[in-house]
Amino acid sequence: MAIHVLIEEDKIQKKVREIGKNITDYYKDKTDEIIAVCVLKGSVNYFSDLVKNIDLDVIYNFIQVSSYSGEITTGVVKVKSWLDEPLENKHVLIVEDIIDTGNTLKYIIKYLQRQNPLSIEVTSIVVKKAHEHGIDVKFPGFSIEDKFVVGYGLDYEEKYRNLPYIGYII
Ligand SMILES: O=P(O)(O)OC[C@H]1O[C@H](OP(=O)(O)OP(=O)(O)O)[C@H](O)[C@@H]1O
Ligand SMILES: Nc1nc2[nH]cnc2c(=O)[nH]1
Repeated sequence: MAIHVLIEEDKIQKKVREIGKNITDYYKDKTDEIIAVCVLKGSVNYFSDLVKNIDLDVIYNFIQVSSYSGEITTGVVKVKSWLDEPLENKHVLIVEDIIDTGNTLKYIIKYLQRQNPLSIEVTSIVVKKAHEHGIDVKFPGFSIEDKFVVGYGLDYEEKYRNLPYIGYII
């Protein structure tokens, strides 16, 4: 299978540096520590690049949820693992690789809110334009058309996550 490159590696890295700076500027008057929640598996590449560009104390937390089978959402968010520490009185940043229908994030936000964090914000390196999900993505990366993309953490049947760029299968 061939991959058409949609967003090159250097563009991604430049964007990640910009987002890291925006995140630092946004929080620096509010707190010197944030809890960054990496949504596995897809966000692992973005998460590990992003945290290096945030000039605050970043406490790592990981959750694993999934809802896709191939290119199709099942509509059911399965939780494979969840947080290992309380969020009460913490500023929480959810780090996603992609927002498509918004189902995954809505689910995560609903359950994180129950732990009474001081705030919850969202960053995602890719946001699809197609859906009116109504989620406020405070730190967005690239806005893309409604195509199924792979690379930079994003998979098709568990493959292509390790590509350094984002593209689609042709
Ligand atoms: O906005 P949505 O339509 O809910 O889609 C977005 C979600 O889909 C992908 O996860 P997936 O279920 O494929 O699991 P993975 O991260 O392990 O690949 C991606 O990582 C997001 O979490
Ligand atoms: N790999 C991948 N996962 C997704 N989950 C929701 N949308 C997408 C997409 O376009 N690509």
